[in-house]
Amino acid sequence: MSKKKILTLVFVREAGKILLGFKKRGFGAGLWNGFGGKVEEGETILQGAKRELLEECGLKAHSLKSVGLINFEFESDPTILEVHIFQTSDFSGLVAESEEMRPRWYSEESIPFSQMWPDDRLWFPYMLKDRQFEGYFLFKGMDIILNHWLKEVNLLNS
Ligand SMILES: Nc1[nH]c(=O)nc2c1ncn2[C@H]1C[C@H](O)[C@@H](COP(=O)(O)OP(=O)(O)OP(=O)(O)O)O1
Repeated sequence: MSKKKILTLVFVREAGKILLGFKKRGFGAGLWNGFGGKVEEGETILQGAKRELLEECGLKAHSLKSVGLINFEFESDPTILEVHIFQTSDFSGLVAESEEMRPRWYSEESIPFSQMWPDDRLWFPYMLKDRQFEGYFLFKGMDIILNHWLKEVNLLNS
């Protein structure tokens, strides 16, 4: 039987730039990514997303927009990762490094895809154009995409 883990992923965007974090430990260590993690019991997905953003880079999001929903599966692992992706330009605070993440602003023209999860270069174009999407990726290890689909959709925004 497969089980699901609900995860969040948040991207902060401002004036043609996007804030990425270099993951220092845990799942996806050594890669640049958005901020996020597991949704805890008793919190909503949005609350989990805001909490992780604050914990990992010091910024407080006042609102978040849904951009994508991706299910990730790994060969020979029954757990499906359901990742809820958000973006925001509505935030306050100062960017700060955390134990888990080293944040850095990148121009949207120079996103370091070669040091990111390989699926990112396929769905970032939707997010950068403010389009919403849904997708599925089946991985072999952390480098090889065996199968995937992506489609533009309308997700509800809170
Ligand atoms: N293929 C993928 N592409 C991507 O862009 N982000 C992914 C991804 N697979 C997972 N993620 C994101 C979702 C989530 O924000 C993060 C993993 O969550 P966590 O940081 O909670 O993992 P950890 O195992 O480090 O958790 P803790 O042990 O609780 O620190 O990676």
